[in-house]
Amino acid sequence: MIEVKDVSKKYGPKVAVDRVSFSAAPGRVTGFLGPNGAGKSSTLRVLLGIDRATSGTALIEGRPYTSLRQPLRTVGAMLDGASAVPERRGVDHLRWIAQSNRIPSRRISEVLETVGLSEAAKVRVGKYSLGMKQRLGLAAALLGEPRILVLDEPVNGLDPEGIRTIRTFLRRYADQGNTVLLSSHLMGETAETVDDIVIIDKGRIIANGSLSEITEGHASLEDAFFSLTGSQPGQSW
Ligand SMILES: Nc1ncnc2c1ncn2[C@@H]1O[C@H](COP(=O)(O)OP(=O)(O)OP(=O)(O)O)[C@@H](O)[C@H]1O
Repeated sequence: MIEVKDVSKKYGPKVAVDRVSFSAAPGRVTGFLGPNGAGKSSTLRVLLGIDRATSGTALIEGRPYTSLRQPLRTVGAMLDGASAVPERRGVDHLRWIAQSNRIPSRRISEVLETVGLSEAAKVRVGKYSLGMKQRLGLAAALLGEPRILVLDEPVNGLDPEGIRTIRTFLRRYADQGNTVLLSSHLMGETAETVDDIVIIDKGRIIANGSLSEITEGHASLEDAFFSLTGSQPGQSW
């Protein structure tokens, strides 16, 4: 369970996140949607203890990230793709994370298999395609067998097959009772993946509910968004 309560984040005078509250429940894929610059990454960075909130609390299984006893076994996160050193081989990137978090090394081959990178395990990350880097990021997030996944733009830059692989994986992961929170600015894609939706615009939550609640009375999620924000297609997406 993820609970974000009244979180605000300011960068100097700039209010990036303004009293944001929402939750993401077990067994469901929750989409955190908004245009570029809406405040998605800032919110996720607070949730994952990378940045401190100006006010409010963000809890994972009832605790702030920084007080989780075994963070990687509780929540797997992917921000900015794999962010691995290009000279390092994929398998070594995962080994380094596993060792520094006391995760058994058998998990390395398991997660490589899960994301379809077994054969490319010994290739240097600098030679990976964007899709392979995204998969490596997902593999790293899965190492600790977490009950919660937080993914920032996981399908950004992927081809349709890559998108389908990730989508199918996340669906199955949630169906096993896990919590999945993913951010995206791609509405059409997200609508096909998620159960629940939280829409953020200019730092504020403007809609929060199940996919069917949000899209009711609209032709599509995209249509619902433009109607909620009063913006026009092509303005910011
Ligand atoms: N370190 C920072 N210093 C100053 N302003 C920042 C910083 N990080 C983000 N911002 C600003 O805060 C706002 C929210 O940015 P954020 O990256 O959270 O949005 P986002 O929804 O994740 O968008 P994107 O999809 O483009 O990453 C933007 O106006 C951005 O310019």
